[in-house]
Amino acid sequence: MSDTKNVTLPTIALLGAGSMGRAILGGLVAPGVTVEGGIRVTNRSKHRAEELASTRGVTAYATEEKPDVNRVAVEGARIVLVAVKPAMVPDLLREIADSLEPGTVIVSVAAGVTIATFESLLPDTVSVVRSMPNTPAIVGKAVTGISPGTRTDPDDLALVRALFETVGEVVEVPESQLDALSTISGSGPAYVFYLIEALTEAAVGKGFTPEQARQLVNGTFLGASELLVSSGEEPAELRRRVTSPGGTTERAISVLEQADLGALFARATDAALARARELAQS
Ligand SMILES: NC(=O)C1=CN([C@@H]2O[C@H](COP(=O)(O)OP(=O)(O)OC[C@H]3O[C@@H](n4cnc5c(N)ncnc54)[C@H](OP(=O)(O)O)[C@@H]3O)[C@@H](O)[C@H]2O)C=CC1
Ligand SMILES: O=C(O)[C@@H]1CCC=N1
Repeated sequence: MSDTKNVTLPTIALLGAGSMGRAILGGLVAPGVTVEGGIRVTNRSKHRAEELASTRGVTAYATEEKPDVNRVAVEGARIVLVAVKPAMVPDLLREIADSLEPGTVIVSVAAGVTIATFESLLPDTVSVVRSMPNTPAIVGKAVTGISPGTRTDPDDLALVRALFETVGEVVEVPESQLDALSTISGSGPAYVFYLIEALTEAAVGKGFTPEQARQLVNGTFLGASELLVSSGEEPAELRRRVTSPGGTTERAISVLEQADLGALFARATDAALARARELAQS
């Protein structure tokens, strides 16, 4: 997990234990992190709730077993982490609004749902922080964007920063930039995995076994990432050092340049941004 340790956080309710909720939970139950008053987790399915209670040592509730568990979970919690699908957020907020203690910090990870939507559905005694983590949280390597709401004081924001630092790095941006951040680092792991899939397919197409292809491609991505971070060099310079003049890499890169990978990423991230704006309207 992340190197940031010896953190003490107040009581947390995590509503929604899917991919993202569980990734964050991993940081909260890691050694060195103390959650005073404990962690309450809610999920729809009973099966998942039982699994979390036994493997993560949290108090877990299932809505399919008892419909009012979100209200039960938020009572007395200082931090409420909302990690359900964006479309479910308004109903969930209406459900918990009357059970929140004054001073609670509501932390949203929901893509596209604005702070204004949260604040309009919640009492003005609570503060809202919007965030955008990513799934490398599972290995303590997340990059999480956070944005304060209109009622967020510096202590609230510091608390949310400490929470997300249990799973990686934190970047503070104004909310106006959070959807754009989401198209880069929120969705980014999917782009990287897609590139890995494509290069692995090319390797298999050249006669390597799937196992050999995995070793070649995964090792190359990991090695290149570590080289980038540890050298402190620009990626363009590191690329230049691989690309011998008149050599083989130069030919490959020229094919990628003809396809205009940069323009393709600009279009892909524009499409993600448009979708975030649709989610904000729905
Ligand atoms: N996945 C990612 O990389 C990222 C996701 N996000 C955001 O995280 C949020 C969750 O996404 P993700 O984890 O991918 O989605 P998932 O579908 O994996 O998780 C949603 C979870 O919410 C549970 N749930 C459904 N209804 C309720 C309810 N009434 N009360 C409590 N829990 C409920 C679901 O339970 P069950 O499975 O039993 O139906 C499920 O475990 C979204 O808002 C998304 O925008 C943000 C950043 C990155
Ligand atoms: O795809 C999504 O909507 C979420 C937000 C960023 C990553 N996953």
